[in-house]
Amino acid sequence: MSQKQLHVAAAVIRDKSGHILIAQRPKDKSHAGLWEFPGGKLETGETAQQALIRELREELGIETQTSQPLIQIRHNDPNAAILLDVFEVSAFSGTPRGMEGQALAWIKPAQLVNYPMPAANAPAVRAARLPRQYLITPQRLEPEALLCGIKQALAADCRLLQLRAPNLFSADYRDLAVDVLGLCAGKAQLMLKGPLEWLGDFPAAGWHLSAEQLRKYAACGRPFPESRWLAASCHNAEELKLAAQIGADFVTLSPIAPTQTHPEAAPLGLEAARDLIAGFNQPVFIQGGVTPDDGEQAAAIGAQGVAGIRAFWPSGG
Ligand SMILES: Nc1nc2c([nH]c(=O)n2[C@H]2C[C@H](O)[C@@H](COP(=O)(O)OP(=O)(O)OP(=O)(O)O)O2)c(=O)[nH]1
Ligand SMILES: [Mg+2]
Repeated sequence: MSQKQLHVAAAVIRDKSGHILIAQRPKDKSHAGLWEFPGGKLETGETAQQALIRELREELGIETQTSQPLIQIRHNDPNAAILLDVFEVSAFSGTPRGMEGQALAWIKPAQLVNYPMPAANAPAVRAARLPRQYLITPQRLEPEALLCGIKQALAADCRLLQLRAPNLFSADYRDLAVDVLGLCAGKAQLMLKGPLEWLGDFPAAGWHLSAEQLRKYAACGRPFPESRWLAASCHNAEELKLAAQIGADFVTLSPIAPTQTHPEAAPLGLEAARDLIAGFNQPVFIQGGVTPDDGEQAAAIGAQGVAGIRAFWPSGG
């Protein structure tokens, strides 16, 4: 028997305080008792977005007003090959109710990991917990200027930050990392970049692997548990494959367009980026020649959002 192909639309619905709505799958359905993002299978002739609107009306009694693509996940279940098409719903009318008797819960994004979900959902949970922008610190700034810019960025609601300072000596970078971790506490997730030997010294930080580190360590698998964020810099299909192998939670994909800092690197362009993202199951930030204004375009090609240095830095880097 050939395997069933299921295309499913599901919603990460956020309220004004940033809580996310999840539902418990009823007893009579597959994956009974597990929690899910509300949604369901596309009907013949429907687009994913049309199915989303219909499902949220049927299952929750709400009218969707604003939805944006968040992530597409391809997952092979024992019974079906699923394409889970996840959207973010930030505006709706009505009050969600369990129209099919299902239990509902509004939870903080960080609590998502405490609710058992179908295996296909893991990348969607990561996507729901991540913001749409990833700020990377500019090169050649002294620690004082970096701290000043980081404070401004945090005040402007930066929630994901990579401390990249290749100009600093190791000891200076490590001192700075301690200070930046203090600034970020309770506000933003800090990603550090450096030798894996330092991992144990910064347990509160995530780690961003260079493509070179990815090549070196991919075969060893994930260097630390799921409780810490692991990211990697990717530039092509081969590196994305290594990122999947090492178990990266998210990646940057670059360069999308020509940049001032790397004029020699051949840009991917949006079309090629779209194809690469379609073949990768975790959140992708597009980087290189993109600006904070390109968020919608990023979502349209399946990316989580945009990452960058100069165009994202408060004082222009
Ligand atoms: N809605 C939803 N479905 C998910 C998620 N994760 C996941 O693996 N799935 C799978 C479970 C099911 O195989 C399929 C969705 O099926 P469904 O039972 O919700 O479909 P439906 O709402 O159209 O319900 P029905 O009319 O078939 O009863 O996708 C998720 O987060 N949300
Ligand atoms: Mg459903």
